[in-house]
Amino acid sequence: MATRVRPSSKRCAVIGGSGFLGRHLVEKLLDRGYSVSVFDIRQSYELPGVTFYQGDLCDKQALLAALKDVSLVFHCASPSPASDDRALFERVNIQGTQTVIQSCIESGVQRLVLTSSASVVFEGTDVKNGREDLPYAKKPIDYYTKTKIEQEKLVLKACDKQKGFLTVAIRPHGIFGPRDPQLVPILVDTARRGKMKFIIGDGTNLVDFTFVENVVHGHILAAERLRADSPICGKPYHITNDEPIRFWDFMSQVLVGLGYPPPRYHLPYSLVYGLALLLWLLSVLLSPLISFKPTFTPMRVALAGTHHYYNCKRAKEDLGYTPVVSLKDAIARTVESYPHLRCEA
Ligand SMILES: NC(=O)C1=CN([C@@H]2O[C@H](COP(=O)(O)OP(=O)(O)OC[C@H]3O[C@@H](n4cnc5c(N)ncnc54)[C@H](O)[C@@H]3O)[C@@H](O)[C@H]2O)C=CC1
Ligand SMILES: CC(C)=CCC[C@@H](C)[C@H]1CC[C@H]2C3=C(CC[C@]12C)[C@@]1(C)CCC(=O)C[C@@H]1CC3
Repeated sequence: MATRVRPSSKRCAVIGGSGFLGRHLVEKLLDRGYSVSVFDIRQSYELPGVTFYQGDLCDKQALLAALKDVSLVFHCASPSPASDDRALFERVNIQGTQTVIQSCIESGVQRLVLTSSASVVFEGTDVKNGREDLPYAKKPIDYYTKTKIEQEKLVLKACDKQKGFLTVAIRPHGIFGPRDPQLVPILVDTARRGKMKFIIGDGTNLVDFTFVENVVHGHILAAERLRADSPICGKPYHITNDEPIRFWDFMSQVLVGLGYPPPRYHLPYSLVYGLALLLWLLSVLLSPLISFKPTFTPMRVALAGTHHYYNCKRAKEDLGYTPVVSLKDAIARTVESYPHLRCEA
């Protein structure tokens, strides 16, 4: 009878490893002595010690090739929320995640760590100090969130101690840091177009922004603690900087750090939300004739004008998590990393 060789526990794969979070995760895993395979639809860099597999995670055969002899998988691939493409979210985040799970099981992978999102409980209204036991959003605010909910449910349900397949989900919130293609670039683009003059609401809403290295730290702790006898199997964990900050203070600190003026004038929340809803409706109705993507989507306005911060006590207790970089240092390092986005005037 052929004996199955147990893959080394230091051999892992990062699905979505070409992305913002994925690449930071790959770099830290290499530092910690892991050998890493990256599976992604695109290859965005080269690094010694990393083997790239280019393919779509919905393609099982392509995935099986990348997961050979791998014992630990991180799944942090997703279409960008900005793509706003319902069919794509459903195909990649739901069907694709099912394919990831099946491929892991067939390949003998023992541990799967999913990058979920704290937004799975966010419905566009205040979440203050939210814990993991909050129910999933019944009316998710967009298709990205709707499919992130289904994705998390699939991964957590697949956890099976008997079969030796263990899963856990990390729920970060508002990831930022060097090389982020979203937060700082969107902010600067909005400022350069002269649209960063207004604060939506009274400006006191608290939000979690999480430095990418803290998110990576949470993922690695979860992977290394994921054993059949640990309490973390099949559970979600909030990972934040544990320093909620006023949304508009955070935006202002980044803007000022890059040489742009901070927003000053207030607009009522309900007015801006209503306008964003109208714009979104127009963009849907007119989509057969013209294609335009509004900057002010209802989701973005809700993110900018409500409280949404999360409690990460469970991660502290079960994973031994504490943030490794403070918010102050994280903002300074982020600002420094975007010299090309500084205000030239
Ligand atoms: N950026 C943020 O603030 C937050 C992100 N997340 C989650 O973190 C994860 C990583 O996000 P980011 O690094 O910000 O995004 P990203 O867009 O930089 O990285 C995602 C990667 O997935 C890859 N990908 C997309 N579709 C694929 C497919 N069909 N097959 C193979 N690869 C595919 C992309 O090519 C990309 O490299 C995502 O799951 C996202 O939902 C959760 C909370 C907050
Ligand atoms: C905390 C969290 C989940 C952050 C996610 C990142 C993005 C959703 C934000 C990054 C830049 C933000 C931004 C706005 C909304 C939320 C972001 C896209 C605005 C469009 C909100 C309305 C404005 O006045 C302009 C803002 C530009 C930056």
